[in-house]
Amino acid sequence: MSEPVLQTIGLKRAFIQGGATIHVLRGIDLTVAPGEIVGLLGPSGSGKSTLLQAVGLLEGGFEGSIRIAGIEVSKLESHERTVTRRDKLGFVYQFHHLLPDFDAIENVELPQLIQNATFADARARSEALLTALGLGARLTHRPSQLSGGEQQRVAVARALANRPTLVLADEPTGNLDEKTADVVLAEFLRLVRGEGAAALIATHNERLAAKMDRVVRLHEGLLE
Ligand SMILES: Nc1ncnc2c1ncn2[C@@H]1O[C@H](COP(=O)(O)OP(=O)(O)OP(=O)(O)O)[C@@H](O)[C@H]1O
Repeated sequence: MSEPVLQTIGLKRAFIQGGATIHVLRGIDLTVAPGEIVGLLGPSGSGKSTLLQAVGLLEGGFEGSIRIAGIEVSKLESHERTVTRRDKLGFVYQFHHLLPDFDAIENVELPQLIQNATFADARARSEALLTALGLGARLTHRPSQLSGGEQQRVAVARALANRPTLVLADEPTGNLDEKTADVVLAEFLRLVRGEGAAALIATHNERLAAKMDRVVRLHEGLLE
């Protein structure tokens, strides 16, 4: 069997608030296989974002083991953690977080240029990704000149720009109306599958989760 792209063992995270300790993650064992798309379901406040932040190497303070593409993350120095995040992971959030002064294609090029791609390669890949998402005629639009659905498509293209092994998405269509959410999610999943990436996608929407390969549910700090 090929190595999982993500494996957590006994992952725990607690927050201290007002003198009380809130145990948000109480021992998460989660494995995602290469190319697998996993829906992370759970009601508001169940810890979906907390789990994605830990796995995305964005937050410390957790206990337990996280392996990304076989690399034990807790043993990494801060710089190696940054490199792992940059090379292996892609992120999509509920709000697009695109750079407002850059147009669509530049927003997708930037992570590639940071990773030392040539300008020509970054441009070609960005154009291909945006075109695959139906934005071939929107390449030089700035985020403010795009609809909400188009902005999220650019964010999806940016997340895939550096060919991540694993895409982490936190309510990626949570800010869109139902119809647009369905279309953007379908395109997102098609692109992730086409690229052969795996994905862990948090949502509280059962209907959207049903489109994924597998669903795991967060309940009282554990996966059901
Ligand atoms: N930095 C923090 N300090 C204290 N408590 C926190 C912190 N971050 C998260 N929490 C608490 O952890 C719990 C889980 O939050 P989290 O944002 O992970 O849930 P979620 O499932 O993603 O919710 P939503 O669907 O509403 O985004 C909540 O009770 C929240 O108040």
